[in-house]
Amino acid sequence: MALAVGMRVLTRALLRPWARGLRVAPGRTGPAAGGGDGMRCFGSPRVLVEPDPAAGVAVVKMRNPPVNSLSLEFLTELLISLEKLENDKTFHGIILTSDCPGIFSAGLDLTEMCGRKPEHYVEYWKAVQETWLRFYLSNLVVIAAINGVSPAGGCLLSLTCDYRVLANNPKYTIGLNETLLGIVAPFWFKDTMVNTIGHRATERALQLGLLFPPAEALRVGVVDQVVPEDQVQSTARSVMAQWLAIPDHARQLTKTLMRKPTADRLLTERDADIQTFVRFICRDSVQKSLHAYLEKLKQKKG
Ligand SMILES: CC/C=C\C/C=C\CCC/C=C/CC(=O)SCCNC(=O)CCNC(=O)[C@H](O)C(C)(C)COP(=O)(O)OP(=O)(O)OC[C@H]1O[C@@H](n2cnc3c(N)ncnc32)[C@H](O)[C@@H]1OP(=O)(O)O
Repeated sequence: MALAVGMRVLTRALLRPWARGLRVAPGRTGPAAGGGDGMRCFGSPRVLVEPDPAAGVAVVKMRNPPVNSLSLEFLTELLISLEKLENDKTFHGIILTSDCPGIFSAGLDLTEMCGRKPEHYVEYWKAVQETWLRFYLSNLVVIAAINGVSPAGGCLLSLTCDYRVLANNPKYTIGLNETLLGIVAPFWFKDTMVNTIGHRATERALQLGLLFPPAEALRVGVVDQVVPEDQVQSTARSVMAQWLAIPDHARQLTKTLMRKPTADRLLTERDADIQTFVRFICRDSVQKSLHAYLEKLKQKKG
């Protein structure tokens, strides 16, 4: 039932004008294309997929410049790429990384949550929920190669992965900083963080909107490994090999066992969660905070 709802959201998204023609955008043969067996890079305008069929792995590169903000279009393209890889028996694992220098993802796209109509907020929030559910419950091994800053929704996306490797650069902070924007991380953001670093550490991190630099992120457990910047991709590959050495069915069932109760909570409260989001985001005070935050970002330059 829940899956059917998810499929409807995805199908509706695919029917949108901007989503047409996204299914395959054939490109150059990937550098990681498994010894020239002819499998090409594919993807969409904002998501580049570099397949390595010999290894059973695809590198999914987010490229929604300037900051990989998670807009509706971008989320839809990510979902399409994920679905395509999941439906292709060649692939057992994905490395999720960024093609935007210094930025993994700036999180949810603030312009999707500012000055829009309630119907838009409904559509956007459904896509955010769907992305979280799909990545969190993916049967594939998903490893985040975090090569840039990763606030809020960017951090959440990495928390859906099975393992996080972060580049050791003090600028590459990671965390759920929603309170700094005057907004609140929904319960499933919070649950995902609690499952990763525990209740007390989450309570502190979320209330204070902490963005952890690499050493702190490792200490608290937001990431699993911190490595020199030029070793992020190779480390993600070695870790992937380790995870893929485990019998797939046993690993997948264990993942489901661990994650299903958290996902079920959102699945059973999905509509209520949308209503909560829309009510919250439509408040004058919240809109003012978001506008002010966006303005601050823009003024930073000038
Ligand atoms: C009871 C309540 C229950 C429920 C509540 C329900 C829901 C509410 C919760 C919703 C959850 C939200 C989670 C989020 O993800 S919110 C987004 C949080 N993101 C951030 O705080 C990051 C903001 N960005 C930055 O800090 C910097 O941009 C960054 C460090 C990423 C990069 O810095 P850099 O100097 O390289 O670039 P900038 O010049 O700052 O930015 C370039 C342009 O990009 C625009 N920008 C940046 N971030 C975003 C974004 N998240 N969305 C949209 N646009 C973004 C920025 O404004 C610049 O634009 P221009 O000036 O070039 O037009």
